[in-house]
Amino acid sequence: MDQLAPTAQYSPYLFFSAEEWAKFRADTPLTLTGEEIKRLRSLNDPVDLDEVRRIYLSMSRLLSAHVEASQLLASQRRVFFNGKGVSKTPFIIGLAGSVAVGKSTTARVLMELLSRWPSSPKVDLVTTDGFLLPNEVLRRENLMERKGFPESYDVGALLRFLSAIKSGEKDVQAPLYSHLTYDVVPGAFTTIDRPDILIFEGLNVLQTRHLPPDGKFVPFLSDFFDFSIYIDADEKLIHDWYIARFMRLRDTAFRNPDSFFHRYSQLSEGAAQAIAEGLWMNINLRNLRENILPTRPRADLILRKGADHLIEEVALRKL
Ligand SMILES: Nc1ncnc2c1ncn2[C@@H]1O[C@H](COP(=O)(O)OP(=O)(O)O)[C@@H](O)[C@H]1O
Ligand SMILES: CC(C)(COP(=O)(O)O)[C@@H](O)C(=O)NCCC(=O)O
Repeated sequence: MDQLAPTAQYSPYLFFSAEEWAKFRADTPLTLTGEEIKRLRSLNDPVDLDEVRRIYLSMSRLLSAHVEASQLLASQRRVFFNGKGVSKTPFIIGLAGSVAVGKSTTARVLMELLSRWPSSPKVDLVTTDGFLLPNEVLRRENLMERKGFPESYDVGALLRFLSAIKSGEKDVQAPLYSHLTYDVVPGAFTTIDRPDILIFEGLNVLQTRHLPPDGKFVPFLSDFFDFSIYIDADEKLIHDWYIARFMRLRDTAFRNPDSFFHRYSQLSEGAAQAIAEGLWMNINLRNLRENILPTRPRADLILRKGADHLIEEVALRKL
């Protein structure tokens, strides 16, 4: 895994081929069917039962060990907190990676697998796009070309959300985004009620910021994570997936007159492709290079995909 480990001897990771990684699944049962997986995958993502067997079952086993250990620790700590109103807190998994790398599919497959553990944990999934600033604000601040960059999110709202979840609060609201209108949906929320596990997925969830010199408490989103995963691939591959997805959407979702991108469904193939290339080059590739890829070494687990979207290599943090 040269790309990940140019100085392997100093790397905090251990690296595994997909085949080596698959062996760790041991006797973890396969609890999903092929039909269920089809339902969970996004456009252009070919994940199937073989991939679940090869990659996801070992991941499920590892996460199960982490969740169990953290629940044990939490129950022992509660002895100290007794009477101070500290309630059970969810185990939070952060999931990061570029636009179009396939975060949503991985998040949905993981959610289903984890919720089928024998203890039947309650697993919820929240994506950070709901915390983007509304287009009206992005336009005013000249940030429409920066959608997905750290400054395009309401970071205060993200931190308040995770803090409320981690404090074990009941009925915490997360705002919703629509890919159809390309905007947050005014007044629309999903309610998260004390899950056992929360998967928190988005481009920038592993981002850091400069800390204020006065020592004030300013957490990073990742301070609330119990485990973090980064989905990785060569930028050339992610480019191809982005363009292919855009062209598929042009024949499907963009046909809807309510779609923000509806005008692109009327363009010639060449003109639409040029638009997609522009969006990739000017927004998503820039964001990947400047903000997302630099957070990769902060993840506990890195899943590296090959040309066919299948995971070829896995890096697990050892330190
Ligand atoms: N313009 C769009 N119209 C409809 N769906 C979209 C559009 N852009 C992205 N999506 C869908 O939104 C989801 C999230 O996409 P993205 O943020 O690129 O993350 P990822 O590809 O890593 O899951 C995917 O399921 C994708 O297919
Ligand atoms: C909505 C997104 C920023 C992803 O948000 P996330 O859920 O990762 O916070 C992204 O899918 C997007 O729309 N990017 C803007 C550039 C583009 O249209 O491709």
